[in-house]
Amino acid sequence: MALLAGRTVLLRAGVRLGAEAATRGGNGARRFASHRVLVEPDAAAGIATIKLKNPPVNSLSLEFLTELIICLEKLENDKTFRGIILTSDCPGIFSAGLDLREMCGKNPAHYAEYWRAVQEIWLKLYLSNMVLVAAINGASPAGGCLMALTCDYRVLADNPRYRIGLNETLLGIIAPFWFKDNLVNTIGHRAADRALQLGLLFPPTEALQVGMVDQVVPEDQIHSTALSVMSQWLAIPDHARQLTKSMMRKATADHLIKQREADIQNFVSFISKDSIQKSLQVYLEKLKQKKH
Ligand SMILES: CCCCCCCC/C=C\C/C=C/C(=O)SCCNC(=O)CCNC(=O)[C@H](O)C(C)(C)COP(=O)(O)OP(=O)(O)OC[C@H]1O[C@@H](n2cnc3c(N)ncnc32)[C@H](O)[C@@H]1OP(=O)(O)O
Repeated sequence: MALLAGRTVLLRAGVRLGAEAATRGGNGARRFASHRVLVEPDAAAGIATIKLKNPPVNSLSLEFLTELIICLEKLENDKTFRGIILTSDCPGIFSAGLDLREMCGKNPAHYAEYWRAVQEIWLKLYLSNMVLVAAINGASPAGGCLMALTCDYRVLADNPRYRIGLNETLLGIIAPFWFKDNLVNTIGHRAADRALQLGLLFPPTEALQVGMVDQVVPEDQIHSTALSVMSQWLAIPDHARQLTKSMMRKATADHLIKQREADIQNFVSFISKDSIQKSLQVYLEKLKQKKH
């Protein structure tokens, strides 16, 4: 049974187990898919490709996060797989980040439940024993960028519209300390300081320059590049790589784990403020009006 902080996520988030499909792929590997998380297993290679499919923009709603958490738990416990490629099934968008509708006009209990799920996905991805390669095939702001930052390697498709970064300040909110820690660990303190304060969204060339991504490739080569990176990482003995990964990441993860409940309370009181609600509503409204 999948647990989220000691509770049954299936019940809390109203996700029905029946929504999942479990079949066998051509190579005999178990293929499982939920509504919004597609898993393409390659058992022979020990790799599963996770495709995010929550159209139109892969915003991270509570239900979507819950499905993703369950999927990661299953893969982590399945010895067939040693690596995950994380990518998107939504054309042009990796993920629009946290779902703004989960943070607007709801009650404190909902905000707390949502934030616990956001913490959980970050911890699951950041501390995964598997090799995680992000094949970023679209725009990747805020929470979308964070998911990519948890991975061991990031490949970004070369398209100037595919900008990536933690743009929270542009919404009138702030990146939580653990988003910041993850970014600092990736691009260094000075670059993170500037990027976070200005809410910078980097196009591919700049993202590569600043170290936000490890490689930029033509869009049609993104999956093959991710596969070849993966085989390089999988050539390292698991125990040595996993212990090294843990040594590099444990302190950052522990920082959140030790303050998890306080972080939830901080989020709830911050997001419940009238001024923050107003900023988020204005931002959402601007997004909607962009089309007209
Ligand atoms: C004291 C300390 C306490 C600490 C407290 C910390 C608090 C910090 C809290 C949270 C951190 C937040 C993290 C986040 O991730 S916030 C989300 C940030 N995301 C964005 O800014 C991206 C916004 N979206 C876009 O820029 C674009 O949509 C796009 C580039 C991703 C895609 O562009 P395009 O293809 O042109 O699509 P549309 O813009 O037309 O969008 C389609 C549709 O989707 C809706 N939508 C877009 N993004 C979101 C979203 N993040 N959540 C919900 N809905 C979204 C958009 O409104 C359109 O809707 P429609 O008009 O109804 O069709």
